[in-house]
Amino acid sequence: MLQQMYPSVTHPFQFELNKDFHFAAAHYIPAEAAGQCSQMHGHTYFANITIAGNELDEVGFLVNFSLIKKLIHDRFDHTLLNNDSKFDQDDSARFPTSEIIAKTICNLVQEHLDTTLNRPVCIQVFLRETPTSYVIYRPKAGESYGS
Ligand SMILES: Nc1nc2c(c(=O)[nH]1)N=C([C@H](O)[C@H](O)COP(=O)(O)OP(=O)(O)OP(=O)(O)O)CN2
Ligand SMILES: [Zn+2]
Repeated sequence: MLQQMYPSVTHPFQFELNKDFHFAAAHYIPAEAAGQCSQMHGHTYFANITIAGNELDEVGFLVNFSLIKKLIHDRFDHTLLNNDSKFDQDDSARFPTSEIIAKTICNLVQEHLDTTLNRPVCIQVFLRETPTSYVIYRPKAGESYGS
């Protein structure tokens, strides 16, 4: 399980790390236009997080693999995503769609990375919602790392 190749992202960094994990969560898209997805339903989301940087920390890590999983898994696993403060029923820019969940994951990871001394960056989040549907989120270069 969890072994597949992902679209790669071009970047200027010497080190790149990837972490795969999954989490089970329910959601609904609070808009009629979303059709069946406006009804509450669940997925086993599969995520691949890509982090890059030039500097390692005091133990030779870009960042601990397990910490990346913990940050996201502990927050979202076995939850109703609509209840999380990162999402909002009344603002379509914050509905828990695959696109917005991927962006949210990237932002949460980056918030943590910004607290570290070696300051790596999250450059890609691959998020699979169903066996046939996935999204990729990449922050604009200028947003988290040099353009
Ligand atoms: N651009 C997006 N489109 C859809 C999203 C989304 O987040 N972004 N979400 C949904 C639903 O939540 C649904 O869970 C996934 O839909 P879909 O891929 O259509 O699911 P199926 O398993 O039914 O796909 P099939 O390939 O037809 O079996 C919908 N759209
Ligand atoms: Zn769904």
